[in-house]
Amino acid sequence: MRVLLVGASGQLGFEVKRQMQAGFTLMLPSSRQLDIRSAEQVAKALRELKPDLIINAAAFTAVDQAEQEPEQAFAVNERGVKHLAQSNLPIVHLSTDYVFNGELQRPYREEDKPAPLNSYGQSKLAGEKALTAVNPRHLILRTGGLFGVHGNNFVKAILYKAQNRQLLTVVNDQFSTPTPAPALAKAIGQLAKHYREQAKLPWGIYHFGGQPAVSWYEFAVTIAEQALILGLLKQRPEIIAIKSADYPGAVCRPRYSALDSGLLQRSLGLSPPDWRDGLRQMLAQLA
Ligand SMILES: NC(=O)C1=CN([C@@H]2O[C@H](COP(=O)(O)OP(=O)(O)OC[C@H]3O[C@@H](n4cnc5c(N)ncnc54)[C@H](OP(=O)(O)O)[C@@H]3O)[C@@H](O)[C@H]2O)C=CC1
Ligand SMILES: Cc1cn([C@H]2C[C@H](O)[C@@H](COP(=O)(O)OP(=O)(O)O[C@H]3O[C@@H](C)C(=O)[C@@H](O)[C@H]3O)O2)c(=O)[nH]c1=O
Repeated sequence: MRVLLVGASGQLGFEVKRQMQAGFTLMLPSSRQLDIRSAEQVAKALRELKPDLIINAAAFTAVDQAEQEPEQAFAVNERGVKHLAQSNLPIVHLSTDYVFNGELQRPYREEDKPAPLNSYGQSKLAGEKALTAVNPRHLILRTGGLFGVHGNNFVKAILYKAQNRQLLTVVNDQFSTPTPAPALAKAIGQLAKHYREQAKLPWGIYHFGGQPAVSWYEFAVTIAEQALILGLLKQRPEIIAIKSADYPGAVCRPRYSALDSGLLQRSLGLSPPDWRDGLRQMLAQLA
């Protein structure tokens, strides 16, 4: 089966590539070879590559920058997705917990109403709508707080600051379900395998977030503890809990964007990972 992976150089794309090396003919154009902002480039690439399935891991993911330059975020996250969707090829697409406003008191389910607080979340929701409006064969996976050895993420940012003995201040009034990128990539590989074997998938929107829900502050404390055990840190850093309002930048982020991953588990037997296992594995690779 021919699979076009868009965004292969990104944090998640890197892991998907690793997971799907066997059993698939993977096509991995760079963003220069295939810039999804261009309808012409997308149409030409799809004509030439003739994929059976598209996995779209490409996105504009810089949350603060998206607030300054929303047009750039929408060009990739909405119109880029629309260009891929117009092919009518089956597509596995990634979205985010930031489509929610975080006001619920329990983990978000697929049927909960999105109401994004920032431009990044708005552009990702617009992408979901563009895809669902034109292409019924879509499987959208919403995830949150991705982390892995490749690319930039919260775990690496905390580790870097702690290693350089910077004072760590971390918000304790925002909760999410941080997700190890290798576990998500494995689930995507299993979806592709399912499609290869059965020529169909239970199309729709699903959540996939690491368990349990945690505040960014508690997550940072756990990162530091594990890094100390593995020798990545020589001494315990001081980590100070702060309120979101005191975090520099002031882009609005959801207070509680934990994802309930039960539907994917019930529909396809894909269990959400425990982020603590993913964290240990990631730090062990860095040690
Ligand atoms: N990171 C996170 O915490 C979360 C991410 N997600 C979603 O998961 C998906 C993967 O995220 P992640 O791996 O972290 O993202 P990264 O920022 O690490 O990677 C983004 C990828 O998209 C590519 N890309 C950007 N613009 C274009 C374009 N115009 N045309 C083609 N490719 C482009 C980049 O290519 P290049 O390197 O060449 O620029 C890169 O390969 C995204 O949909 C994201 O919204 C959801 C929740 C949390
Ligand atoms: C690095 C750092 C972050 N923070 C805060 C900022 C933010 O509220 C929270 C998480 O930090 P991040 O920089 O990872 O934030 P952010 O880039 O908003 O993370 C998001 O990325 C996009 C792509 C998604 O789709 C989301 O699921 C989410 O993971 O922690 C601190 O308080 N102190 C710190 O030292």
